[in-house]
Order: sequence, then C-alpha cells, then structure tokens
Amino acid sequence: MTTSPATPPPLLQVRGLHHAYGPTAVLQDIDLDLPAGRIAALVGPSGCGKTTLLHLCAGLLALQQGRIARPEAAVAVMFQQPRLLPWMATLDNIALGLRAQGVPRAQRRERARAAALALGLPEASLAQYPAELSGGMQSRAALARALVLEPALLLMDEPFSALDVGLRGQLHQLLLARQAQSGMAVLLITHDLMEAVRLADEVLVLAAAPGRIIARYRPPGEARARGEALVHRCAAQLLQHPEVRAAFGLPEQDAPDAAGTPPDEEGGGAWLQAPRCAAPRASHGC
Ligand SMILES: Nc1ncnc2c1ncn2[C@@H]1O[C@H](COP(=O)(O)OP(=O)(O)OP(=O)(O)O)[C@@H](O)[C@H]1O
Repeated sequence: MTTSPATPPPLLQVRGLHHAYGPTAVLQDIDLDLPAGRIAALVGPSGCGKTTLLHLCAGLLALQQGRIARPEAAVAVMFQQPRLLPWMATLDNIALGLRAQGVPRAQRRERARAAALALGLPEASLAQYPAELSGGMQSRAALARALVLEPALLLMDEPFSALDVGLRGQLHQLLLARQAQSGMAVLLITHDLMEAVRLADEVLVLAAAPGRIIARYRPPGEARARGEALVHRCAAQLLQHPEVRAAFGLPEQDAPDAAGTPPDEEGGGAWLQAPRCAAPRASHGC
C-alpha cells in the first residue's frame, strides 16, 4: 500500500523482494507498504506466487533477496484450509496460540470462548472435535483462532475460497467489523477480484511468470459501506485494462458487452499504479 502524508507508517513493509524455486523466478521486484488499520488484497491468477509472498511475509519461507519489515510479535496467519488439530476440541483449537503465549488456562479458555461466540459458533460446538463441525464452522473456528491473538497483522491465504457465497459474505462482514474495531492490518491473498474489491483499502494485482505487481487500485469509500453494485463496477473498472485482463487469462475486450455496458464505465476507484497499456486506448486513460 502506497503511503501518503495522511497514511500512518507501514506495519508491514516489503522492498525489492525476489524469490525463486531452483532456477525458476517466482516473485520479482515486489514492493508493498501496509499501514496499521488497513486491508491490502493481493489478487492474481493461480500460480502467480501469492502464497509464496504470504509465506515470506509470515517468515515461513527464508528470504532470498529483498527486505521485509514486520512486527516481531502479534502476527497471525490464516490458511486456505482451517488446519484444526483433529484430536483437540474446538475450544482448545481456538486457544492453541494463547497456550503457546503462556496465557493461563482459565483465561485462554474464556478468551477463546468469547472469540468463538463473536464469530457465530454455537456454544455446543466448542466441546466438539473438528470432524464433527461443518466446513463453515471450521472456517469460523480458524478465524477465531487467529483473531483471539489480537494480532497487529493478520496474514490470510484465501481463507474464504471454499465457502458458499452466503457464508463468505457473513465472514467478510465479521472480519471487517473486527478489523475496524481493533485497527489491525490485514494482508489478504485471493484469486477472487470481487472479494479483493469488496474488502480491501488497496488492491494489488499480481501477474504471473514471474509474479510481479502490475497495478495498485484503491476502491472508493469504506469497505463496510460497499454494496454489490459498486463492487461489480470496480471489478469491471479493473478488468477494462488489457494488462489486468491478460494477467487473469481473459481475452482483450474491445467492444461494449452484450448488455451494452460501455467499456470505460468507471467504478469510482483510484489507480495508485495504473497498469501499463498493452494496447493503448483512450478509454483506459493510458
Ligand atoms: N516448494 C516449492 N517448490 C517448487 N516450486 C514451488 C514451490 N511452491 C510453489 N512453487 C511454484 O511456485 C509458483 C507459485 O506458487 P504459489 O503457490 O506461490 O502461487 P499461488 O499464486 O499462491 O497459486 P494458487 O492461487 O494456485 O494457490 C507455482 O508455479 C508453484 O508451482
């Protein structure tokens, strides 16, 4: 996220990041600033290096080239799969990180219970084992396990991708409410452009081979106030650019669609870094 005089200093800062698996470059020249209280969404096609970047930010992968500055403590990670421990009851799973922090048993169970109930987990589910929970309940438990740590920085790797649209919407709202209340910074990895536009203060578009940021976009207004129509318009605004379309493997769009939507319809968001024009056209503003 690009800083301006009005934005606080970054909590997570990435500079000149390169990463390769063997001879294959996966990430190239990644710069990113994420201040406290902001959500940045990193969106891109499958295989473009999103998870690699998140793992580097989480310290789960060794840095090869570049610099990452992040808080020493108070970083939580939520993975694509809930990754609950099957031999532990839900409440104990949620309290796991607090146990690692040395929080006394009664206190951690109380905090875990409060986090679970706030995310809509029924009281009865707290004594159940993960295999007894639905997929949606497991996702809530995984989110509770991350949020109960009261992280300053939450790193999320496609945490909602396996959920149905209704449940995903509920968890989006719960995340936004908690984020507004706590002021944590969130780096969200997703391949879903609509999800990125719905949740983020800044959307970073990654293209593949090697993974590099080709556009930075700020959707208008507060995330919690964005309705479906606005989200669609912003996603359409992003997808007007040939380079963004190419990153997602979409063909170039050179005429109004069948519904008659003009190709230059604006979503009202701001380009912080506009994509280069692969095929310059006046309507792209390039
Ligand atoms: N441990 C590894 N060893 C070798 N190559 C890897 C390794 N992990 C990932 N890759 C490769 O690096 C590239 C980026 O992978 P990564 O998982 O970061 O992408 P992604 O954007 O998160 O993909 P997806 O959206 O499908 O999860 C892919 O080509 C992948 O095959």
